[in-house]
Amino acid sequence: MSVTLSKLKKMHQAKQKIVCLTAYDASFAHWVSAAGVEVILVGDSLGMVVQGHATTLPVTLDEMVYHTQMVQRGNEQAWCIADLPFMSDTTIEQTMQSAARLMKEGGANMVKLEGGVRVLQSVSALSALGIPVCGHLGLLPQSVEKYGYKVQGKDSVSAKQLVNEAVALQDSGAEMLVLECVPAELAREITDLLNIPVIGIGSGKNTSGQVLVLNDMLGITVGKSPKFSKNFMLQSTSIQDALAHYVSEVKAEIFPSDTHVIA
Ligand SMILES: Nc1nc(=O)c2c([nH]1)NC[C@@H]1CN(c3ccc(C(=O)N[C@@H](CCC(=O)O)C(=O)O)cc3)CN21
Ligand SMILES: CC(C)C(=O)C(=O)O
Ligand SMILES: [Mg+2]
Repeated sequence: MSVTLSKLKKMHQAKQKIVCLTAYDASFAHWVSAAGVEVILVGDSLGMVVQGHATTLPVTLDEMVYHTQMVQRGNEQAWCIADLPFMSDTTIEQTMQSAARLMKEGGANMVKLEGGVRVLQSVSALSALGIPVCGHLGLLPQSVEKYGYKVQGKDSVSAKQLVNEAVALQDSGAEMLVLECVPAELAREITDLLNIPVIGIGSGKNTSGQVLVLNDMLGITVGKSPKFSKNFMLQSTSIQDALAHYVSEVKAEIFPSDTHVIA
């Protein structure tokens, strides 16, 4: 039985933790799915951890389609989200065409796009077509050249703005939301306010679920992994064992602990 949007919404309502991981190819998608991970994200982070770029900006829509295809050949049960890459979502029309390719050619179940106010009309248009949309607020890696990698929503003005954007995304038809590097208390407030699942990364333990970059949790990221991540291989005897530990620690609210945050 494959994971559905209605199952994920029920888990959010029942406060059962949703486990999410990135994957970029068929073999890893197979083992991530076999571990019982509910959501696989084909993240544009592949530009950094697979392609070796310094940021996610060079990733193309063709490359996202290709990786989504590979992931969906290996994925047996997880809900699959594919990222719209940088500059593939600049107008409503372009966003529709890009999302169509990720769904039709890639076989994604849902598309994710970064931003708040900027993307509201596109979210409405996709939603009206029956395309499930995941929002992404907080640290926006596609805007790194402008803002850097920093915690967002630290002062009361930017916190209020984040809450407003989260509600606006939901009202525009978003069915899920990723919160990246947002203070834990703000992430809790947004999660409690929304009736769609909120998946956190570097945002504390009080979201509906957690996501990590697969390479970080397997300890194979070259150079520094973000401070909010955790290498599950250190307590494991195989990749499959590390995936099982990640699933059980998210479910039991052991991961993330208070140390898994960036300053
Ligand atoms: N390997 C990897 N893991 C990720 O979680 C990830 C990616 N890549 N690529 C896409 C985005 C970018 N993300 C990032 C990338 C870097 C930091 C980072 O460098 N954090 C520093 C503090 C930043 C600073 O102060 O300059 C840290 O201490 O963790 C955070 C999130 C999250 N995503
Ligand atoms: C870090 C997650 C949320 C992401 O967008 C990615 O992997 O590209
Ligand atoms: Mg991404």
